[in-house]
Amino acid sequence: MSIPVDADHELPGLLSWRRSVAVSHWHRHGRLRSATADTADCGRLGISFGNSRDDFSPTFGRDQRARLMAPNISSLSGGSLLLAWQLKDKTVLIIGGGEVASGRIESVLVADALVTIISPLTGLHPLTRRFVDADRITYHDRVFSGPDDLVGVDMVLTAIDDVEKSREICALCRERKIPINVADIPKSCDFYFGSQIRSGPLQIMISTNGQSPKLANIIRKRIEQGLPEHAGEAIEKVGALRSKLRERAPGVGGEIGKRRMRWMVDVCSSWDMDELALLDEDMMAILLDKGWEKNRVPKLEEVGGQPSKRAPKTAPAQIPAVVLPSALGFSSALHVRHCSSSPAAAELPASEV
Ligand SMILES: C[C@@]1(CC(=O)O)C2=NC(=C\c3[nH]c(c(CCC(=O)O)c3CC(=O)O)Cc3[nH]c(c(CC(=O)O)c3CCC(=O)O)/C=C3\N/C(=C\2)[C@@H](CCC(=O)O)[C@]3(C)CC(=O)O)/[C@H]1CCC(=O)O
Ligand SMILES: NC(=O)c1ccc[n+]([C@@H]2O[C@H](COP(=O)([O-])OP(=O)(O)OC[C@H]3O[C@@H](n4cnc5c(N)ncnc54)[C@H](O)[C@@H]3O)[C@@H](O)[C@H]2O)c1
Repeated sequence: MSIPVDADHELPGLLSWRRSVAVSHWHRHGRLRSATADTADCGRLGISFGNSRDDFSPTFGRDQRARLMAPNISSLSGGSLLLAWQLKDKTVLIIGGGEVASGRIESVLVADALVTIISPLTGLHPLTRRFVDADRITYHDRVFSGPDDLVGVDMVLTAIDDVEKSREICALCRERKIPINVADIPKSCDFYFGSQIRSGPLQIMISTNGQSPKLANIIRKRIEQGLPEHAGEAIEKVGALRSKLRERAPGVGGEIGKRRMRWMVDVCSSWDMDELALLDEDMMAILLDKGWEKNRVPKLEEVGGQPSKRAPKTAPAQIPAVVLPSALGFSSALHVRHCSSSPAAAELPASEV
C-alpha cells in the first residue's frame, strides 16, 4: 500500500496529512487506493480511507467510470490527505495544558489513544485539569525535558506559549520520525486538526488546509444543520448488518467480496436513512434471508419494519454548495447527497455484475 510517510514507522481521529502522497491509481469506487491496499493493510498501518466522491456504485455508466479512471493529474495538488487515523492503544504525548491542549486531549481520547500530558500544574486550564486523574492519561507536572520524553511515543501535539521550544520539539520529533502537530506553527505540523462533527460512528472533518480555522468552524455549523437526522444510527445499523453478512458469507476479495459489496451498495442506496436506522437484530436476520440469500433487496415492511414507526421526515439535506466532497473526511460511507431511493421502488434486484 502506498503510504504518505516513511515506511519505517507505523501511523497510529480526524486529521489532514500534509506530506506528499504516492498514489498508484484511482480505485473504481472513486477512492484513492494503491494496487494492493486491503483492509488488513489498513489495520496494520492504522489508517482508514474515506470516500472522496459523493456517490459510487458498480452500476456506474461507462462515462462516469472512464472519468474516474482518468483524473486530471495537474489538478491533483495543493490539498492535504484526509484520513481517519486509528489511535487505539497508541501513545500520544501532549505538551502544554492550556485551552488548546484540552481540545487536543478530547480529540485523541475519542480515538482511544493512551495519553501522556506534560505541563506544569500551575498553568493548567480548568478544562485540562479535569483530565489529569482520568484513566488512559498519564500526567507529569513539569515542563518538557528533552528527547527522553519522546521514547515510545507515537504522536506529539504541542500547544505551548513558547515558539522556540515548540520548534525545538518539532526538530526532535522529525529526527525520530514521530508525527507532530504544533498548534501555533503550521510549518511545524505534519498534519492539521480540523473542525469536527461526530454522531456515533459518523465523523466529518472540515479543513481549510490552514487558511481559515474560523471559517472551518462556521462551515461546520452549516453542515451540521443539513445532515440527515438519523445518519449516525443508520451507519451503526449498517455496520452491524455488514458484520452479520460477513459471518454468513466469509472471505476476503474474490467473487464473494464483489457480491457482498454489490448487495450492500444496493441496500444502502434503496433504503432511506431513517429506514436503515430502524433495523434491529430480527429484521437484519430476515433481510439477510430474504434479501442476500435471494440476491434482491426487500422493502422495510417485508423484513418486519413498520413504516408508521418511522421518525418524521426532516427536510432533505441541503448541503451548502461550498461543501465539496474532497473537503470532508468521512470514515463511514455517508452519502452527503441524499440517496434518491423511493419507498415506492419496491423489491430492487441486486445489480448485475
Ligand atoms: C479547526 C480547529 C481545530 C482544532 O484546533 O481542534 C483549528 N483551529 C481552530 C480554531 C481557531 N484557531 C485560531 C482561531 C482564531 C481565528 C483565526 O486566527 O482564524 C480559531 C477560531 C476560534 O478560536 O474561534 C487561531 C490559529 N489557528 C492556527 C494558528 C496558527 C497559524 O495559522 O499560523 C492560529 C493563530 C493565528 C494568529 O496568531 O493570528 C492554526 C491551525 N488551526 C487549525 C485548526 C489548523 C488549520 C485548520 C484548517 O485547516 O482549517 C492549524 C493550521 C493547525 C492545527 O491547529 O492543527 C479549531 C476550530 C474548531 C471548531 O470550533 O470547530
Ligand atoms: N491551533 C489553534 O487552533 C490555536 C488556537 C488558538 C491559539 N493557538 C496557539 O496555541 C498555543 C497554546 O494556546 P493556549 O491558549 O492553550 O495557551 P496557554 O498560554 O493558555 O497555555 C500554554 C500552556 O503550555 C504550558 N507550557 C508552556 N511551556 C511549556 C513547556 N516547555 N512544557 C510543557 N508545558 C508548557 C503552560 O504551562 C500552559 O499550560 C498558543 O501559542 C496559541 O497562540 C492555536
